[in-house]
Amino acid sequence: MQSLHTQETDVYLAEDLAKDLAHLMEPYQNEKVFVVTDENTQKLCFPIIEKVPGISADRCIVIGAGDEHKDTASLIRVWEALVEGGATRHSLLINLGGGMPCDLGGFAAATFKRGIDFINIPTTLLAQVDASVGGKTGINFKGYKNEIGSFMQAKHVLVDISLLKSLDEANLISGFAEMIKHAYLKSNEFLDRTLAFDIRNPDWQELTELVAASIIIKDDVVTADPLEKNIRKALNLGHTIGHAFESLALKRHRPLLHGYAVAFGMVAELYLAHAKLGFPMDLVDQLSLYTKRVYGVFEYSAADFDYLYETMTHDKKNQSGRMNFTLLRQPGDVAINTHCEKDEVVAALNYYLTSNI
Ligand SMILES: NC(=O)c1ccc[n+]([C@@H]2O[C@H](COP(=O)([O-])OP(=O)(O)OC[C@H]3O[C@@H](n4cnc5c(N)ncnc54)[C@H](O)[C@@H]3O)[C@@H](O)[C@H]2O)c1
Ligand SMILES: O=C(O)C(=O)C[C@@H](O)[C@H](O)[C@H](O)COP(=O)(O)O
Ligand SMILES: [Zn+2]
Repeated sequence: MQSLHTQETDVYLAEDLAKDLAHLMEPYQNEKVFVVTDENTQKLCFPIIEKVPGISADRCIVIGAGDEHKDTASLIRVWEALVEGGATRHSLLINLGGGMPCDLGGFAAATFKRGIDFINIPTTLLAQVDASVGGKTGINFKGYKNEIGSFMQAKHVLVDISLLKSLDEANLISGFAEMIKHAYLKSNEFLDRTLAFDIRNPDWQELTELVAASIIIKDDVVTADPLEKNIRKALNLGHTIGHAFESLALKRHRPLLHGYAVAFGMVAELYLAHAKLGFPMDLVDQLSLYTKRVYGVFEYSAADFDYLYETMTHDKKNQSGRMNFTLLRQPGDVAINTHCEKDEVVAALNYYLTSNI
């Protein structure tokens, strides 16, 4: 396996997943090891690691697939399996799945006996470049995204690009949105390279290089501010509005993939960046056209504005009653804690609507 020499989170690119995992599990050879999967990754991914010494199907905890299962019921299921399986503070939990099992399993590990070690083996593009790195764990609650959770770094993250070969196109495209987000934080040059990449017909060697670069961009930010007191808010670009879109979709019982919500949210928030900070309007329109082509359109109306805005008031970046956005002056020049009033947010929601007619 190849270390990415990340700092806050220890991330490796796997060369032989089972062999590399066995190496990372050596310190736990006398301890019980549990695996969290969802229904799909149990079938598709668990067989790859099942024969690793210390892994047992009896200690594979399966939760429902999809964000609607990132909830207290799934969390209790994991806690109960750890208790009934005789887990101790020295046990190991392995999260084998996308961002949802990584977030939920990570939170279960962070809270069981006040914290046990966990290893993330991300199986979606979104989890490989974002969710498995940085230590944000948690669940959705009362319709709000990641309302309950904690910061706890995975002991290790093992990224195996070949796991993406079974991922459907929609989820590959979803994960690419977080890579686009990281590119906006990096530079014009890296943004141009990322937007030029054809995620619907990927060159796997280049995708591997872009994944590694994306992970390092995120880890650099997390290393500077692990608990999101300031600059880590940069990683939340597109998420104030994106999470509101995600909550609206969940409320409609038509869940929106996280990356799609972030892509749509970035269009609206780059409009805010233009209005507030002079971010170039031609770059706003560029992303609007790109997302329409690759992600489609998120449908809502002015009748949804109050619900969307109320959801945004729960965003964790807000402080002292002020709604704080992460915006950009230019690609690579981030402006965190930019306060926006309701009428400015409504103008951004209107821009998204009218730009997609
Ligand atoms: N903690 C963080 O820093 C962070 C960052 C970004 C997103 N997130 C969270 O991550 C979640 C989204 O993650 P996601 O997009 O990976 O969703 P997900 O974990 O729900 O996976 C998406 C779908 O792909 C399936 N799947 C997973 N791996 C597969 C594979 N290898 N082959 C075939 N199918 C596979 C899953 O079963 C699921 O149906 C959201 O809850 C979001 O809030 C967290
Ligand atoms: O790691 C971070 O910090 C992020 O903001 C990464 C986001 O892509 C991710 O969706 C995160 O879960 C959002 O965090 P939240 O604090 O807005 O719930
Ligand atoms: Zn995200």
